[in-house]
Amino acid sequence: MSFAVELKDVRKSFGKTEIIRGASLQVNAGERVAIIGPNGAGKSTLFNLISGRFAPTSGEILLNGERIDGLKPYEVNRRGLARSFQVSNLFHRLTVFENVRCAVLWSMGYKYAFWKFLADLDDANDRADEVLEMLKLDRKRDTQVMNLTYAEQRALEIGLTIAGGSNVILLDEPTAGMSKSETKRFIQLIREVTEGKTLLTVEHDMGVVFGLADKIAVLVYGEVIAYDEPEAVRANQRVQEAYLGSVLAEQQAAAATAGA
Ligand SMILES: Nc1ncnc2c1ncn2[C@@H]1O[C@H](COP(=O)(O)OP(=O)(O)OP(=O)(O)O)[C@@H](O)[C@H]1O
Repeated sequence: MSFAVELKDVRKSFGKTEIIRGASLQVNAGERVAIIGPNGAGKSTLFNLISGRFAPTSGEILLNGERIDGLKPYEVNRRGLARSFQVSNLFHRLTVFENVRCAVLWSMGYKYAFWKFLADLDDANDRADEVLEMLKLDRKRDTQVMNLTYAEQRALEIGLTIAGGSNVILLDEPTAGMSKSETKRFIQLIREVTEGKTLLTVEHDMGVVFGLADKIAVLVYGEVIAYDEPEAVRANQRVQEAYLGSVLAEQQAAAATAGA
């Protein structure tokens, strides 16, 4: 059986600088994987490669066993991979419902064929309402996005990402900027709305990583130096030395200061 996502010796250079240096990864369908690593390790670049924003310099990227490297982002999306929208990509003057419906129509491949649009509109409306219910944003259905709280906007981002029914979801720091209690609720929400799907997330917050991930991939200088279940990664000496030791100490110190 093929993997939901597979990277085979992927490399990416910008000019003469190699940023991704032979990364390999195998993600089973339905797994939640967090990609962690120091600043500049190449996590965003890796997401950009998987989602089609960049083509790798060499190596292969497969989605459900089929090569997707070199495809354009919308082509990768059509094959069932959705990457998180950013708050800045929301239509702030449109309502919550209208934003989700746009994402649904986009995923249906709606182009400017009016007859097709009308035929699809009922389905799109139903799906948009279904997504809002999952996100617990149905109360805010007719609110303009600019009037949502930050946490609600981030929830909507997730909604747009899952709206099209993709089975592989990429989320970029989904809880960034949230308070501790919002983060906790949000992890639960992400768990619920991605149930049964394959999830890849880039994350700096170790609380989120250890609360959400089935597996953790540690990226250091463009290489996956460890890929395993959370406890095994936490105990990995190389990971401790290269990254996790200092990060956990920092985050524990910050938590102690906040609690003091
Ligand atoms: N389009 C680009 N052109 C040139 N260099 C780039 C480009 N994109 C990223 N880089 C470089 O690649 C390196 C890795 O960047 P990337 O953003 O992928 O790291 P990251 O692990 O996501 O970092 P952070 O945790 O700080 O977000 C950096 O040195 C960055 O300057």
